[in-house]
Amino acid sequence: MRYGYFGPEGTFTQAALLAWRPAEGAEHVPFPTVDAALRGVQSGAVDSAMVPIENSIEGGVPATIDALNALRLVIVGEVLVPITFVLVAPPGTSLTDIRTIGTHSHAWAQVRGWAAEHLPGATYVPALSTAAGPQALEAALAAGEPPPYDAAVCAPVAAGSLEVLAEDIGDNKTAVTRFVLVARPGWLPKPTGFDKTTLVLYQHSDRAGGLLELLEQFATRGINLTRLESRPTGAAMGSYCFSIDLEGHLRDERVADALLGLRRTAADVRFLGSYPRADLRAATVESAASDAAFADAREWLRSLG
Ligand SMILES: O=C(O)C(=O)C[C@]1(C(=O)O)C=C[C@@H](O)C=C1
Repeated sequence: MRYGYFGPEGTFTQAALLAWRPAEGAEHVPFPTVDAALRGVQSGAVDSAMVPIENSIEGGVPATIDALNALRLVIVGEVLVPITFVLVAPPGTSLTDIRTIGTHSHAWAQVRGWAAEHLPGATYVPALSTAAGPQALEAALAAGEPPPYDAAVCAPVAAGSLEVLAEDIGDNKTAVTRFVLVARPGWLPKPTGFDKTTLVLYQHSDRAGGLLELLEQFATRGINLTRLESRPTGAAMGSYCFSIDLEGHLRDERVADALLGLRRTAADVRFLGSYPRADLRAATVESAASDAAFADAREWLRSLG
């Protein structure tokens, strides 16, 4: 088994893959971007890949949400990782020396309050990932070249030979990122009772009540949504699709029935996987939306003649 991940070593995504506990002997393959990791899955270079999809502070990760849909891949599992950031710099640097800070855009969004308070003059320089930031600093030091920035923000494990100047600098100490393991279609994890399903819905046209009509398919079947985001389709200005996570599995009667309803009413329905949720929280299902209630209704209909 070959597992890809958004690397290099030391990213929060690698921490998520380790928390997933791949079987002994499995290969772990780092990719420099989310897109490259997902393309690696599509081409068969790896069997699956771990990528970030949602942060409790900064929200959805568009690179993942859009590429999953465009490449027609499926989510087969999820992992939650608490996020803690440190500020690192070449040994001997003091806070007053820092004018530029390199890190991933999602990480910067989570520490900018701290930076505004403690390093008001410093500006942000984008890096490919939180681990790429300190690695570029170390590489410049080793080569005797000017560093791309004065300091980096990363996970504590990514500090390497750099000095940790400040710990736990996240603006929100309870920040959590949700990561998903992604595979090619055809891999459907078994229902567990605590599952999630990810869909992308397209409307026929932009009109009053269009989104409401789609959402009614879930409401009338007692399905709770856990994430809803609109993303541009790219077709024209103002053209959006809806990326949705819901409680339940494709094999649950209420979810299957909602998909049938959506297939009739939406312009397109993309199924992006059913998978056990990381917090193991079971879906709340009213008795009228249970598998038994659907089976009973079908039996009753059949009995009518
Ligand atoms: O750069 C990393 O370490 C990542 O794994 C990416 C990522 C993200 O895209 O959200 C993951 C967790 C943190 O919220 C910041 C960055």
